[in-house]
Amino acid sequence: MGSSTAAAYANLRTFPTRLQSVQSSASSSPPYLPLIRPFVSSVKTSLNSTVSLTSSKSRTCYYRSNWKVKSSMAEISSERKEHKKEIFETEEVLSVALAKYTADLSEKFVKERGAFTVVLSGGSLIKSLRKLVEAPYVASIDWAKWYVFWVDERVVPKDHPDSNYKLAYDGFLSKVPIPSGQVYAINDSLPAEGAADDYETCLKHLVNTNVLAVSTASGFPKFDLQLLGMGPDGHVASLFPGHPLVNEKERWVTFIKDSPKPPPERITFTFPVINSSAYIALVVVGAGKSEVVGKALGNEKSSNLLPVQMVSPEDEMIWFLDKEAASKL
Ligand SMILES: O=C1O[C@H](COP(=O)(O)O)[C@@H](O)[C@H](O)[C@H]1O
Repeated sequence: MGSSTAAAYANLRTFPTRLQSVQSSASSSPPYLPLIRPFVSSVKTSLNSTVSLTSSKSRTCYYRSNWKVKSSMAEISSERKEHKKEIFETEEVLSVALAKYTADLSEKFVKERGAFTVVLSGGSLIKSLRKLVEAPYVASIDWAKWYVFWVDERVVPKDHPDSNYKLAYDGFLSKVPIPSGQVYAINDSLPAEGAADDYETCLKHLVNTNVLAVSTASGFPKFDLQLLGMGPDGHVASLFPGHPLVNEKERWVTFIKDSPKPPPERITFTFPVINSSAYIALVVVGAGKSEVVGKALGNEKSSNLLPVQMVSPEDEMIWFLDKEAASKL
């Protein structure tokens, strides 16, 4: 790692601060002022305008207290809804459409509630987000209203090549001016169980402070948009086919120590949290995933659903597929 990169990952941990509630409508003042002011630098965009960039600091979730939040045991409906499916000629065209979709939802939620809560996965998704950091979106999106989370994370240091945070930071977050206090990385100093508990407590705190909405149907947190990928085995987040974690009904965030895909130790959102989301974009590209896309979206009935077939958000789900990934449909 070069010295500038090493510096970028240094001092990633910030102390949790009391968050003000997010305004229910857009207002002239920011919904909350991070106590730790992000270090701001600037960069010329392709539009030749100047945007500010936050430093590499993220807010690390390491909350230990018992925040009072109604824990819901709500049963999640297993009924499968019809999901939209968009097939693009190339991954390049897909990435343009994904940027527009994300920017439109950002505008909608910022107008409606003064904030946009976005969940990222790791893997190939991050590359497909590259158009968001280009014109026109890099300048038009209200990045100050974004709150960023991870659907799953590997239990490794944030500067480790396997870290989903590092992947997102390098490919996306370092290029847009989201306040560093609104980027919720896991506490990488804890073992898997502790990191999952800590992330869940952090989410509960954000529900209590109205940063995160709650689903009235399920009682679980309702993120505005989850941007998910899918593995060639049909896994989403770190929820793998045949693993008992796919049936978790009560926890918001859980951990796995025997992930079939390395690294073995990870934390992950559970299905009740994934499916309480308002919108989900499921982004799948490449011929290597065509088999499982064919199975997941095909007509064959099976009692053993793949994890990807269990994804069903409250408002809308769209499959973003390139032609190769859709070739077996
Ligand atoms: O391990 C993981 O894999 C999935 C899929 O990754 P991809 O590179 O095949 O797209 C990813 O969505 C998840 O976040 C990650 O931890």
